[in-house]
Amino acid sequence: NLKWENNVITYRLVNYTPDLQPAEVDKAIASALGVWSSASPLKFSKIDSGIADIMISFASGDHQDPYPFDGPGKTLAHAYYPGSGIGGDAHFDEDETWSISAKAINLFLVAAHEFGHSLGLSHSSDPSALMYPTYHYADTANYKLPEDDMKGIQALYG
Ligand SMILES: CC(C)C[C@H](C(=O)NO)C(=O)N[C@@H](CC(N)=O)C(=O)NCc1cccc(N)c1
Ligand SMILES: [Zn+2]
Repeated sequence: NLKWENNVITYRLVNYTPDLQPAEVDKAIASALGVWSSASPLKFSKIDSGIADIMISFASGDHQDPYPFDGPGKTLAHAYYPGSGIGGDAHFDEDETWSISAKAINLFLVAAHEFGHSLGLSHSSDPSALMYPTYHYADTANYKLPEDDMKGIQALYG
């Protein structure tokens, strides 16, 4: 199965959404990665230049990969399973309004979902799972990774 072979994974914010302050984006992304590192032996290390395992960017419509975004709603973001090159990368649809609250689309929750894919998890059929295909707002203050997702990440990285 597709997984990262070493436990330290680098990430880089290639650009930022104008919907939030850069510090708010950094924090939401770091927290979303923290959801997974707290449930696995994985560690995430931020780099600010060069090529990271997980390259994070905001883009709208066609953005130089085979999966153009679709305007507001529907697809909110997508991410690639572990691997070289585009593997692990996460793209967020700039045509969404990104928030760090319950308004519009919560960046932390979507990022946490996307990073599940970046680590090798596919969608879950459990409606309470973070990896369930459709977005549903959940309290982000002290977010707890649902059981199904815990099992998933443990099965991969144990
Ligand atoms: C076929 C895929 C490219 C769909 C895409 C996705 O699953 N990305 O990971 C996506 O953006 N799905 C939407 C579906 C939707 N509009 O409800 C989504 O919100 N996925 C992210 C998400 C965020 C937080 C929680 C959950 N469960 C799902
Ligand atoms: Zn997904």
